[in-house]
Amino acid sequence: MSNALSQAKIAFVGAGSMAEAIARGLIQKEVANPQHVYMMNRSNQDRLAYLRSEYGLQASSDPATKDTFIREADVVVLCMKPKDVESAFAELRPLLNEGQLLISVIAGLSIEKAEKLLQSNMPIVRTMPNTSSTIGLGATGMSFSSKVNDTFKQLAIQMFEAVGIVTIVDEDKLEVLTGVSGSGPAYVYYFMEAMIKAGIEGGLNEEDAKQLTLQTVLGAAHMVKITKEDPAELRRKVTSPNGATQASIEALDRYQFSEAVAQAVFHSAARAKEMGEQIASSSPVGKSV
Ligand SMILES: NC(=O)C1=CN([C@@H]2O[C@H](COP(=O)(O)OP(=O)(O)OC[C@H]3O[C@@H](n4cnc5c(N)ncnc54)[C@H](O)[C@@H]3O)[C@@H](O)[C@H]2O)C=CC1
Ligand SMILES: O=C(O)[C@@H]1CCC=N1
Repeated sequence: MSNALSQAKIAFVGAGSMAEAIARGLIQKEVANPQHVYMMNRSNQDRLAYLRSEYGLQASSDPATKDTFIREADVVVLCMKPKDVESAFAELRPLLNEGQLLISVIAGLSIEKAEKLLQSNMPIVRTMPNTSSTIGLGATGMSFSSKVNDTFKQLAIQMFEAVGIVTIVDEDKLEVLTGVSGSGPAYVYYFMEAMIKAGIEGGLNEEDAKQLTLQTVLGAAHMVKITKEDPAELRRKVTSPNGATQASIEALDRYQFSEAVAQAVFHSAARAKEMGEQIASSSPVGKSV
């Protein structure tokens, strides 16, 4: 560990699945020093005890300790649900300063609204990661406020590259990116659920149906990555003229498979935008985090 990130104090506000996924990657890849990783939540002590023992990080829900974590941090990562943003931001506002970097993973929350809620021009990085960050195979979209300097940009990129790939986009693309890669793992799991169910209905035992589905999805994803061929071309190679796959693709087309996936992406994007808009831009006064 010899870079800026290893020296940085990183405070995660919210100790749920996204916070754990990112912290785990940073610590396991030795990109961050666990002693400098602080995690806090509202009240779940069992969760904090697990995080402390699993990763050797510091975790607390005690108000005074949380205030200290936030004030001392170089990087503050916002990992609460959109519904908790207004109260959390009211609590955070007096504790933050413009020398810190703020990173948000909150779906739909625009940089402009975050600045209004915090009444601050501190540097803000808006991100949209996904849960595959847990195993280092995440895909994170990222946009920067005008106040983010090159050092902070590199710091944020390095943080999320520790848990997968990073794609920098204009902020107005982050909602559709949410539809593709933020929610995307759920579509793949849903597809797998359906394939396993159909295999069982057709007579396979459950274990075989699961293993065959898993290896098929894994193999197909690796084929795209390793051969660098277009998915459409790889699909054509599976599809013998008038063969079994042609019959199945025609069935998918009859059930409007492509349209269904497109609608999934667009509905996720629309809901992310709506959740962001539902966060009021003036912050109530709250209790300590
Ligand atoms: N789960 C996912 O696949 C993804 C989630 N996100 C975003 O990540 C954020 C968090 O999602 P999850 O980790 O799934 O949620 P979660 O429900 O697992 O965790 C939320 C955490 O926030 C804490 N919290 C709430 N208010 C707080 C406050 N005022 N102070 C301190 N802690 C507070 C809760 O105690 C909890 O630990 C959301 O905004 C979501 O939009 C982004 C990309 C993917
Ligand atoms: O469902 C959600 O709202 C979050 C954003 C993308 C994945 N999970």
